[in-house]
Amino acid sequence: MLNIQGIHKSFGSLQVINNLSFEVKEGEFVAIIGPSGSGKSTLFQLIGGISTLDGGAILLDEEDIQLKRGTIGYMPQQPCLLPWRTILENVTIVEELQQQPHIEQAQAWLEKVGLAQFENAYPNALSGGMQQRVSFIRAIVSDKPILCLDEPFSALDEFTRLEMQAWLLSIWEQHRKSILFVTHNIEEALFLADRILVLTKRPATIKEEMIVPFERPRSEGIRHSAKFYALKQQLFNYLKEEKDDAYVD
Ligand SMILES: Nc1ncnc2c1ncn2[C@@H]1O[C@H](COP(=O)(O)OP(=O)(O)OP(=O)(O)O)[C@@H](O)[C@H]1O
Repeated sequence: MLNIQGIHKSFGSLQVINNLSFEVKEGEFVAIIGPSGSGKSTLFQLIGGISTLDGGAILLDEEDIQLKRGTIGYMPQQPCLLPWRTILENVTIVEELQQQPHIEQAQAWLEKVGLAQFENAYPNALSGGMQQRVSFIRAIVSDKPILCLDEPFSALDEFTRLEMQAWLLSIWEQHRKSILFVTHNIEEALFLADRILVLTKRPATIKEEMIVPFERPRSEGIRHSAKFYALKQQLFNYLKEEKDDAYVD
């Protein structure tokens, strides 16, 4: 479905991505982890068509989507809800920009995730976790073939973060949209993903790929299993090898 083929990106003399290739299959949940500054957000900007490639190609269903906007659903680190629009109006904004808002579908989603009574409220009436749910629903309702989630839970407190991970899984396991998920949190990647890609330090390329062996639907219990601890340690060691002493710019 999403096929990243040998892409390169530099900002002036700073080489950020070097010959990076991977794919995300239909219905797959892929997490990306890597050192700070290794180019994860840059990668999303390239996939989202708001930054130009220096080389390589990005294909979605075999179509080149370089510099093509609006082909992916995107959920940023902050919910980015417009404070002057109601929750329902925030959820439908992407489709509204494309002149085809599906109000009933948006309402059905808000109902499904227990936010129906807030559809006419404004974002400031909602907690951080609730705002992130709205942000995710907005990405789903935009009805794109793949969702790119850029550290969506990193600004939340630990308890809410764990709650949101379980919530995201319960929604995703029903619908299985392809997801590409960037996180700094090893445990989060292990709990959520089918496959984890570990990036090298900058310039980023794939250092390791881990197939996550836990069956679905996943329960909280796997976090306490010996296997989970062992894989967590393995990922930690990969990241440690890439630790930042190479960034001397
Ligand atoms: N528009 C830009 N112009 C110049 N340099 C940039 C630009 N965008 C990003 N960079 C640089 O590219 C490198 C990678 O940045 P990016 O934000 O993609 O990393 P990241 O892996 O997402 O970092 P973090 O994990 O800390 O969020 C950084 O050194 C950053 O300063």
